[in-house]
Amino acid sequence: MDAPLLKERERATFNVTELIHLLNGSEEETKRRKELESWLYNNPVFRQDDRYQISREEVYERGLQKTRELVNLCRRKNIKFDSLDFARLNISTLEELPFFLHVIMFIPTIRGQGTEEQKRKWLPLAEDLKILGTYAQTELGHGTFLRGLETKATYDVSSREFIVNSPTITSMKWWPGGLGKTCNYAVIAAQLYTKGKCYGIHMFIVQLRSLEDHKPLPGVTIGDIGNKYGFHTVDNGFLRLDNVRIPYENMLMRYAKACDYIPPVNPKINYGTMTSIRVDLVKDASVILAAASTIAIRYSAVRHQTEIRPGEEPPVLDYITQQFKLFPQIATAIAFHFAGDYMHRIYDKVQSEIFDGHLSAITELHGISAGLKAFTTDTSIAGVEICRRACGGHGYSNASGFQRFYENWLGSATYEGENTVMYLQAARYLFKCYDNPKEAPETMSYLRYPQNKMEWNVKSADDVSNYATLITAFEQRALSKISSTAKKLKNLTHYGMNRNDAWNAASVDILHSIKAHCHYFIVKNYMQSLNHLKMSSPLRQVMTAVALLYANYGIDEHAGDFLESGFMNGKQINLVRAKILQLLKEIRVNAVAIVDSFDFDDRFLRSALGAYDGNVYNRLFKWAKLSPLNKTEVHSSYKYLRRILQSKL
Ligand SMILES: CCCCCCCCCC/C=C\CCCC(=O)SCCNC(=O)CCNC(=O)[C@H](O)C(C)(C)COP(=O)(O)OP(=O)(O)OC[C@H]1O[C@@H](n2cnc3c(N)ncnc32)[C@H](O)[C@@H]1OP(=O)(O)O
Ligand SMILES: Cc1cc2nc3c(=O)[nH]c(=O)nc-3n(C[C@H](O)[C@H](O)[C@H](O)COP(=O)(O)OP(=O)(O)OC[C@H]3O[C@@H](n4cnc5c(N)ncnc54)[C@H](O)[C@@H]3O)c2cc1C
Repeated sequence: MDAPLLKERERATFNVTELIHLLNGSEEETKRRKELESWLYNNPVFRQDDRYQISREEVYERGLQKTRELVNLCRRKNIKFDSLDFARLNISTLEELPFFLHVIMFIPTIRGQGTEEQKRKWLPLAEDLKILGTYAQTELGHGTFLRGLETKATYDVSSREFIVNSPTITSMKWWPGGLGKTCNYAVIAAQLYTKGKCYGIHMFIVQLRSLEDHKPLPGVTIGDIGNKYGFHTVDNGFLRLDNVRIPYENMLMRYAKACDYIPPVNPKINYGTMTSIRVDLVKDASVILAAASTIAIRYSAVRHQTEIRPGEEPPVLDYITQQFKLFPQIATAIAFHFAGDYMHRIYDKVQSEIFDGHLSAITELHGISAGLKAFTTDTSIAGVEICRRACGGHGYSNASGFQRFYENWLGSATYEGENTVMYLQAARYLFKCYDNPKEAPETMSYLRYPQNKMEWNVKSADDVSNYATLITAFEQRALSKISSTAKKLKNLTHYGMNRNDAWNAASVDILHSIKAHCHYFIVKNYMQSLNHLKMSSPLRQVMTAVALLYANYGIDEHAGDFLESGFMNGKQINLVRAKILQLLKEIRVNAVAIVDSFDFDDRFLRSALGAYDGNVYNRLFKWAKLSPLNKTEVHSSYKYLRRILQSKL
């Protein structure tokens, strides 16, 4: 164990194990998670040490080998794909396996939108992996605008079949995970046509490849879309269908019927699978940022560089600027952990209502999940990059561990709903509630009360240590944004602009409003969650400091908003900044212990900089020696180098 990390751990003022159990939910949950991880990490198939020295094809092949291992493990241990245990195993692999979409979207779509008869037929095949499916919705020409999708499913009454067709090149399905080479089925989003009329997007089960030899079926043109930023293990694919016929029974009809068309009670119920992933992404954002913070904090405690006082080369974690970069990332990771818990609670509640036939809450769930998905993924993507940059040159090496998970996570600003579009969807719901405050859900209850101008009664740095005053600050900031934007929308329509054009004209203000609302929700949920949790006073002291840092840092980061709202003045902003410096100092002694409480196994982080023992330099050198270029002392390409050296300029 590197001496600096040992010393850091000895200085901690709280019990790390207590925080590990609190973040896991309980001691039993911690034990279960570690047991599941051990099953994976002790299996050499899940190795990653040569991850950046193999080709895309080898990466994909490894992905299938891991999938086989994971499936065999689940079968041996009787772990179901829709279980929390599987979700934990999946996160522990920390890379999307080729059959990933089968589990997170193909099966859930059938489960959520199939009739009882369709579920009886398809779910056993899918859960036993007799078929492997993906969720094929996005097309070359459309990903966001679902009503603009061009794939057609035309009902042929005479044969009781649907003819599924890609009429144009832009209608080709493009991006679905596992579509290129892995899956032999897909749930296809297509415009339903029956008796010459279009009834909008519905979901259809289509077989793509033979179950005998995996060759594409007649009318199916299919393949991999090529290399991308990340998701290298996943064969995101393209698919063109040339009048492929499928049985009538292959349209998922829990909520709509094709023959003598019966529409769903709420057409957006077809969008339900996407909502479930957006909910998961809020917690994923916490995990990713916690992992990045762990690497950066441990490295910063070991890395000694330059001098504060002559002759003393301190750990870079002693630099206030380094603390100002990294401690807010720890705080954000914990804030998003509690936001993820909230999202899952709300999702489970709405799902049970939907299964009882009450669909009214799906609009609220969409409004909340779309906003938090966008806010937490945007923030965590930026936070990972802050952590990487805080590690200097070695942060730029693949040995740092950052790239492996960052390259997948970058996509979260786009997949499952492009973030700007998601913000605007959430804002649509927010402004509806602003106009009808009595219909506002608990998360927007502050819209119910008359907007009275408030002054922030803050006179000293201690006043910015109060959860209630901080929550009020974020509430007033959001209200100020929302009410001024609502006024702008009203003026635009008052002077003759139609609602849609007015919405577009005000969309930058709308974006600021929904972001301020999301930020308020995260702060409030974070502090209320801590208030409800039982913990020892030493731990509460640490968790309070971290939560106060999250809120005060948020005010400093958006000081203009708080000043513009009239709720705060310049002097109070300076009190907030003084509070931040005081909190950085308070958190410094526990920084390493707090990231230890995220409890990442070294084999999850796979980082020479963030390993638990802090033995950075030996790990970096060992990793460098793995480079293929070092297989020989003189590389085989020397012949070209020699000509360069001998050539005359
Ligand atoms: C450590 C862990 C690391 C793990 C990291 C990796 C994790 C990886 C996970 C996933 C990875 C890859 C998988 C990616 C899969 C995909 O990307 S699948 C495709 C995703 N595509 C989208 O999200 C499309 C986005 N577009 C839309 O959803 C719709 O087009 C949009 C909502 C934007 C508009 O739909 P319209 O039909 O045009 O609706 P509008 O006219 O705008 O009206 C909106 C009304 O509809 C209600 N609505 C919309 N969506 C929903 C919904 N999902 N549920 C309920 N209600 C919805 C909305 O509230 C409006 O209602 P109102 O009219 O106001 O009452
Ligand atoms: C790694 C990865 C995996 C994926 N996996 C799948 C999958 O398994 N299945 C699947 O079906 N799809 C998948 N997708 C596709 C993904 O869902 C879409 O790319 C995503 O929904 C965004 O749609 P788009 O590409 O059409 O972006 P666009 O909507 O074309 O975005 C382009 C720009 O237009 C802006 N814009 C668009 N509409 C509006 C609006 N109304 N108002 C303001 N601005 C707007 C956006 O903000 C953005 O800046 C995946 C994508 C990635 C990157």
